[in-house]
Amino acid sequence: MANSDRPNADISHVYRGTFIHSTQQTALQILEDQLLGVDTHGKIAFIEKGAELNRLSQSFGFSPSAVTQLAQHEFFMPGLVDTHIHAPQYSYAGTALDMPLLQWLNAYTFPVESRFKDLEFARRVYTQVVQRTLRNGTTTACYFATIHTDASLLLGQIANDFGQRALVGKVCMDRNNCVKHYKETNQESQEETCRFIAELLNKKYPLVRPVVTPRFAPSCTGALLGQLGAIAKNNNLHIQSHISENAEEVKLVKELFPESESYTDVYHKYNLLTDKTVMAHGCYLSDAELALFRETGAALSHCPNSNISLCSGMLDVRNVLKHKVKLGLGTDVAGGYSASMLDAVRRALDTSKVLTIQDPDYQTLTFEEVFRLATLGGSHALSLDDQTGNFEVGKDFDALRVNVAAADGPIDMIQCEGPKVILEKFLNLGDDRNIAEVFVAGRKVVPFSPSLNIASMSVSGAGS
Ligand SMILES: O=c1[nH]c(=O)c2nc[nH]c2[nH]1
Ligand SMILES: [Zn+2]
Repeated sequence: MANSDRPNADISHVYRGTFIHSTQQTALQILEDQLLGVDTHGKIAFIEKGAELNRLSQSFGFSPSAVTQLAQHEFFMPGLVDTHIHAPQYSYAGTALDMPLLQWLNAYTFPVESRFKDLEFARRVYTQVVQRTLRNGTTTACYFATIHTDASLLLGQIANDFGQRALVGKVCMDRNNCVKHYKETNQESQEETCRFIAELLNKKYPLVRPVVTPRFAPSCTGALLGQLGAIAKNNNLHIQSHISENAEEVKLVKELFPESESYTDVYHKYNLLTDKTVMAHGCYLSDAELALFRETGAALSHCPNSNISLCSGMLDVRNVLKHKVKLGLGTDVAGGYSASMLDAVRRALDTSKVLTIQDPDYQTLTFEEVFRLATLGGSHALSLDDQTGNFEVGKDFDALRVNVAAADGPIDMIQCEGPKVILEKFLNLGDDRNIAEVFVAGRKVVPFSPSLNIASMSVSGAGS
């Protein structure tokens, strides 16, 4: 190796076995008998054929005997990226799925979210949601919190403590006619957003960032949307919100913002569509609106469990991809009842099949395409694809060590299968019992470190 190719960091771990990931060119790349080295900064230093062991060990200075060999039914895949999840709503996940969106928000969501003023309640729920999502392989999560700044900061702290990569948003809403005590004044929303951003950035958590979070157009005045657009721009921050989820909501936005050409135009007008924006849902976007997403670089988060559970609609993913709009998957807990991204993968495939039932010419998504949406697609949608999403040299090692044949797991391996079949079985049948280890930026975050003192964190709120 030439001097200029020499690594500039020491190797901390080397793994040998099957690696499965996506690239821009191919939805599924299966790399068998590979060596992947992780440096002391948690970055991928090399990924090369196993036959190169001697050369790699010499040039990177590690001992071949220190290589961790995966077992026959094991493989590594990139960590799952949840591009849209409401952390406080985890407290009622799996219930309250009997109403459409606007009624559901008033009956269940706003009353529950208003309880997050209570920091002990927030600590309990936020610890549980971070633990649950990590165990299910979510290495990156884009979270909505609530309007409460201190509880939102606590969510950032808990994600950092457990080692999850996270975008965290303090929710902004200065309009709420139904649950009157769950809203802010315009001034509070602006000031508290600025405090949230400043305090979270000041913590210097390596993997946790603030995201500007207008709840959705019906919860915000035009004045607030404009102020949030300016705050995001001045601080070069991510933005998240909801768009075109349900027909009644789209109609309401037309009434509230009569001067705008479309729902997308409302956000565009207030500078909320940027290449660091992710909008959940988009079931009813027109082609012209998708073109505006493409032009601005804004992304969509497809949340199929939520779309079905709240009877909202079905996203035509094929059309979104045709418009070259960045797209990831989201659980949208608790409109979506499952916090697992494996469920999001299955529901995305189901939804695509329903569209094919309705129109046999519709080109159903393949499991390979949905695998890409759940990993590289999500990282791209969150503009984090320079850091995570696949196993490219220089990216952080965010990975799941999957064992399809885990003892007492949900999958019976009847015969010896190749890696593509093993991946398909895991995506369709697997759960957290198959996820032996989870890594974020090279750090093993599952199983949880005993130093996290988890029992006391979730019961009485220790572990500041
Ligand atoms: O699925 C959703 N969950 C929410 O909490 C929400 N708020 C506005 N729009 C929303 N959609
Ligand atoms: Zn949502």
